[in-house]
Amino acid sequence: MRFSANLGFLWTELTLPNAIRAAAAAGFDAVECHWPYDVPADDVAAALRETGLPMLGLNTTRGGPGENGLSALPGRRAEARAAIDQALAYAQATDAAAVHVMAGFAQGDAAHAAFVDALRYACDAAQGRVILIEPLNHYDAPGYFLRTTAQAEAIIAEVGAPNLKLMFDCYHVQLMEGDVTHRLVRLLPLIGHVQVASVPDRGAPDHGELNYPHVWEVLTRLDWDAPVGAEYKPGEDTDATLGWLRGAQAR
Ligand SMILES: O=C(O)C(=O)[C@@H](O)CO
Ligand SMILES: [Mg+2]
Repeated sequence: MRFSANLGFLWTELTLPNAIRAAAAAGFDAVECHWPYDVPADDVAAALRETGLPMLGLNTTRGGPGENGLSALPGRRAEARAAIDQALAYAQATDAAAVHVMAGFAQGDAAHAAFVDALRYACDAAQGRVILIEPLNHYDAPGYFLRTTAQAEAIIAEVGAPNLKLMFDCYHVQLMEGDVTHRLVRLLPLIGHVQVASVPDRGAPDHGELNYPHVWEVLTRLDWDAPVGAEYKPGEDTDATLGWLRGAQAR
């Protein structure tokens, strides 16, 4: 098993370049982030070169206060496209493999149409990069447009672009739908990235209602060899939470 440190949550007390260095020192195989836009892409690219870690992905901007993405918001097409352009430019500068296009808080047919339109735009503009969509759970993100893997599956089919993939975050899937490993198996051809955290507290993947050693076993059986995103909230000392990583890497 290989793992990617999600620097939106891990080592947040460090600057992003130093968090990349900390992830390398801790033995991660890759990094990913949330919203890196305040940090010059050149500084991030330099830390990636220095450590040899690839950047797997980043998110489109959340938008204004209280927003969580723009792409499914009716009437916000120009801003949604600008957010996609911004993310793709940052991805290009840091050679990030994927961009997660965030839908936002919206419901209904107009939101669905806006999201499909934005995703078609993103997939066309991506120039070989993967575009990800991620269902978020309704405890952390009440009112978020994309809530289930079934909804994501239908949208991926409707958009019909080969570079549109599902971000399968086991934490969100367990909270919304359960049956995580059956879904991993069935959805495998659609999955572009896997993320993990304990459920329900979103801590390290070593406790709670999901048995991650079993998830590692299933992913190994599925020949999943891309780094799995460690997207959990470690509290104050990320390094003190990494016992699970040693165990999983030893598999
Ligand atoms: O919350 C998550 O899960 C994520 O992957 C974020 O990037 C989006 O909110
Ligand atoms: Mg996630």
